[in-house]
Amino acid sequence: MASGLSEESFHGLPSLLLRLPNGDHLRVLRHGAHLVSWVAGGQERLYLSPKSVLDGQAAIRGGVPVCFPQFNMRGPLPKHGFVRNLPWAVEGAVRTPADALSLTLLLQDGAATRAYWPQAFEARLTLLLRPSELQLTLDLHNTDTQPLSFSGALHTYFAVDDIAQTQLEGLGGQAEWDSVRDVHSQGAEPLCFTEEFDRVYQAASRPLTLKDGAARVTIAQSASWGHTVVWNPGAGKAIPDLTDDAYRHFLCVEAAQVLTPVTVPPGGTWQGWQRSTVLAR
Ligand SMILES: O=P(O)(O)OC[C@H]1O[C@H](O)[C@H](O)[C@@H](O)[C@@H]1O
Repeated sequence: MASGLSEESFHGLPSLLLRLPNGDHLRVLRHGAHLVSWVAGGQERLYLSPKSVLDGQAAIRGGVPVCFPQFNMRGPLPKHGFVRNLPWAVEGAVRTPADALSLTLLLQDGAATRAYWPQAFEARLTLLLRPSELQLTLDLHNTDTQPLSFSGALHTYFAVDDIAQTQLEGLGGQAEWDSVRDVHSQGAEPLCFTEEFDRVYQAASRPLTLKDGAARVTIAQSASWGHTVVWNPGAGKAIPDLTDDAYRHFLCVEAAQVLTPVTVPPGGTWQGWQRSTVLAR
């Protein structure tokens, strides 16, 4: 095992830890290839609900769910697809130059995936940890003789101190679909969060900036994702695995493909990433 990588149980679930010499670290579960923690600069950057069900079956609330091959309820599959609920294999870890560590998890089609979806495929999630930076890359390989069509997301729950003081910059002027009101419009600059917020944006070509009080995180995504989803449930929305005031402490900013599917030809590949960088104060 590469130095900086260790295995540990997390609430009874197998997890892997990557740790850099500067103390930055992450923890990913084999269940769903679900990233549940990213600590940079001594601070947890992801929100994980203390009410999350960690039984190795249910979807986990917080961290980074991998939504594939369906976003939300936009198709016949379970909400956000099924890969977030299946065990992934560990394919390998490497220490790359420049003091970075990377780890790849793999999910191949089999009886568990065919229970939902007939498609043959390989999905890989690579977590690349650098000082102050995390990149998640989803690689798909269509190993089938049929085209593979999907929607999905890297559904990142960024931890924030106070959603009322949080702003997201960089989606101003982008085509916006407000799915709460079913209204099409253009993104404001900056986005602010005072009530339930669930909107799909045409992806911007430049990184976004998440402002949480004095803290700044830039969020970039590959051009292969067509959309960015921004979600916060707001006050008063009962979600069983969130406490009543949990909405104050996260903002989901998701590299996503929502309004139109991506189609990968037989034998073809697709790659999409999201990169988050903590800026020095
Ligand atoms: O509760 P989940 O299945 O994890 O979905 C959580 C949320 O994901 C996305 O952000 C969607 O835009 C929301 O409409 C949805 O509520």
